[in-house]
Amino acid sequence: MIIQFCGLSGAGKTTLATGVKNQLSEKGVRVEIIDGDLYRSKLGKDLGFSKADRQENIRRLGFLASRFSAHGIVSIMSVINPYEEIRTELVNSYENVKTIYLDCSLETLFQRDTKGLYKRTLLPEDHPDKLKNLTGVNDQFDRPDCPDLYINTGLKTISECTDDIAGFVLQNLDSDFPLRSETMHFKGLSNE
Ligand SMILES: Nc1ncnc2c1ncn2[C@@H]1O[C@H](COP(=O)(O)OS(=O)(=O)O)[C@@H](OP(=O)(O)O)[C@H]1O
Ligand SMILES: Nc1ncnc2c1ncn2[C@@H]1O[C@H](COP(=O)(O)OP(=O)(O)O)[C@@H](O)[C@H]1O
Repeated sequence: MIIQFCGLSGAGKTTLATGVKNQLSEKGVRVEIIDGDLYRSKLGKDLGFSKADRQENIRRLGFLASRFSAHGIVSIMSVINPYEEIRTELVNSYENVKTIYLDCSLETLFQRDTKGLYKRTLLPEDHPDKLKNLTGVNDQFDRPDCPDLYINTGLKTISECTDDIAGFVLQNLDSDFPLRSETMHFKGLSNE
């Protein structure tokens, strides 16, 4: 299974991907988090934040996710993933791709601003640190029309969001999904 997150910077992608991975690992489900920040620094050093580069980034990470997924590893793409067109392309290219939209109001994101990116959009046009293409503020973000799961991280706690996503993954795993212990099978969890 491939979980493609989409959501603005600070919406909670890294936090929730990590929580979900921990929760699912306890149930024997193997998870790989394909985090935009990390994988860009390893596999996407040539890519910036133009539309073409963001599209290429998601295509590369989608392919990688499909390889993990083919080997029984739930791949969580923890990326902004701003374009409906590319999200749909992934859904049509690979098996069992689910889109999870992590929504959060800009007001809350400006308050969180853990990386200081949002305040840089408020600088004067000619300031050297001015950020002119932050997704959702002054760069394109297509809100998904009908995601498989919608979560508003400004209205729910981290724990509630983590439970919702982990529950969604478990519900959507194939009944013969391979668990880490060779003797365990997903069907075996159904009597919980
Ligand atoms: N202009 C601009 N817009 C958005 N994000 C920016 C930008 N510049 C740098 N960053 C940092 O890059 C991280 C997002 O990378 P992604 O690979 O997820 O982006 S994308 O899906 O290709 O659009 C993003 O990480 P998160 O904050 O975890 O979302 C930012 O730290
Ligand atoms: N419901 C929530 N879900 C996820 N993160 C939350 C939530 N509420 C508050 N936060 C906080 O918001 C921030 C999200 O940061 P991060 O996970 O790095 O986002 P992203 O990876 O989308 O940039 C963290 O400081 C986290 O503690």
